[in-house]
Amino acid sequence: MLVIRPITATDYPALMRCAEESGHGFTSLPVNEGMLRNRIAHSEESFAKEVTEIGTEGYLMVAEDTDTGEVAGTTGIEAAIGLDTPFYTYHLSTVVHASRRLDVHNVVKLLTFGNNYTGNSELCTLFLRPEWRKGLNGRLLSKARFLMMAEHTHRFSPTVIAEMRGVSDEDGHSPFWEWLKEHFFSIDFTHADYLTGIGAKGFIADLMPKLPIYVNLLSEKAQAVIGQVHDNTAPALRLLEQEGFTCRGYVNIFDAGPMVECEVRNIESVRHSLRCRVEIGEHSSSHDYLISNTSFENFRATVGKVAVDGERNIAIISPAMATALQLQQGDMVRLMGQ
Ligand SMILES: CC(C)(COP(=O)(O)OP(=O)(O)OC[C@H]1O[C@@H](n2cnc3c(N)ncnc32)[C@H](O)[C@@H]1OP(=O)(O)O)[C@@H](O)C(=O)NCCC(=O)NCCSC(=O)CCC(=O)O
Repeated sequence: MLVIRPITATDYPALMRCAEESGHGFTSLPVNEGMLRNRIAHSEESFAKEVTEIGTEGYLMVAEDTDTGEVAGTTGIEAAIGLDTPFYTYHLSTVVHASRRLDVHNVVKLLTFGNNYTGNSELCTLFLRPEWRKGLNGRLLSKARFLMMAEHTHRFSPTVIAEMRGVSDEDGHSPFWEWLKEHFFSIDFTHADYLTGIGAKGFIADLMPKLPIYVNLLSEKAQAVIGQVHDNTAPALRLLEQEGFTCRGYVNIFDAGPMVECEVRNIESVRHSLRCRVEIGEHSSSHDYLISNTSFENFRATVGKVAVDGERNIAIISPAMATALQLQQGDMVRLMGQ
């Protein structure tokens, strides 16, 4: 059974493996021991912390195969972005340059630099190792976070965003970055992405074009990838779109990948999740549910067969699932039909 749980220090080798496998452009998993160890330690502190005001907490989780102990992937949430280091975006907007006298009407797009997502929560670091990309595993990894947010609302901002990986090739060349690099920087995309991942973002403020950019002045290749995702990230975007996330014109400043957002209360899995009391026993239900316990520090989530009696608010789960989710008879769970 694949179970989502908070990351611990002993997961460092597995996290490094995910970082190595995730490849170029996966900013939040740089191949850097110090950075990954810090991220684990920060997550452990965040899970243990009593929160009265949302701050810089970062919650990182892993999916563990309970049969083998193998880590299949990672999934995370930042409680509030842009508080310690600025969180930059470009916003794609429309302006019209028109002259009735000359009968000219040009609709042009503009990219405007800003920090509009400051303070929002962010979904991040969604990575499932390729051999695990089957069945409901990807869904579990992405959506378990919504059960957590539904249950522990005070730890998250009312709006949550996700920064989707944009287009880059196997060698890490991003058409959008190539244009920026030519005109404003002289370092490679992979290096810039790495510096961002390790928090060394000062160069952005120093070098990034801050005045609005007319999109029609960019190279055609750069224009073509604005708001587009990397092929490997299409499933991640699809999972969020199913939950009601949309792009409102914000894109990543390096690879122009789309940012998507949703109010937490409007996320499908938040709106439709049920809270039930647990009965442990055998059952013959063939319905799959995404299900979590209601603990924060010892958060556990999985996907599997559950028998739900909606009228009595009872969820019957197998003893194996109860063990995996650290549940006793009579405990509460949160669950969502799949
Ligand atoms: C994202 C995951 C974890 C998803 O796992 P799986 O690939 O097993 O997912 P899946 O269940 O097969 O697919 C999920 C949904 O996407 C659909 N789908 C599959 N391939 C698609 C494609 N090419 N275009 C559009 N939709 C596609 C499936 O039909 C399914 O929708 P139906 O249910 O309708 O059938 C994985 O692909 C992965 O690790 N990708 C590489 C890492 C990555 O790029 N991560 C995102 C980085 S961006 C980030 O981390 C922020 C976002 C976030 O944290 O959520």
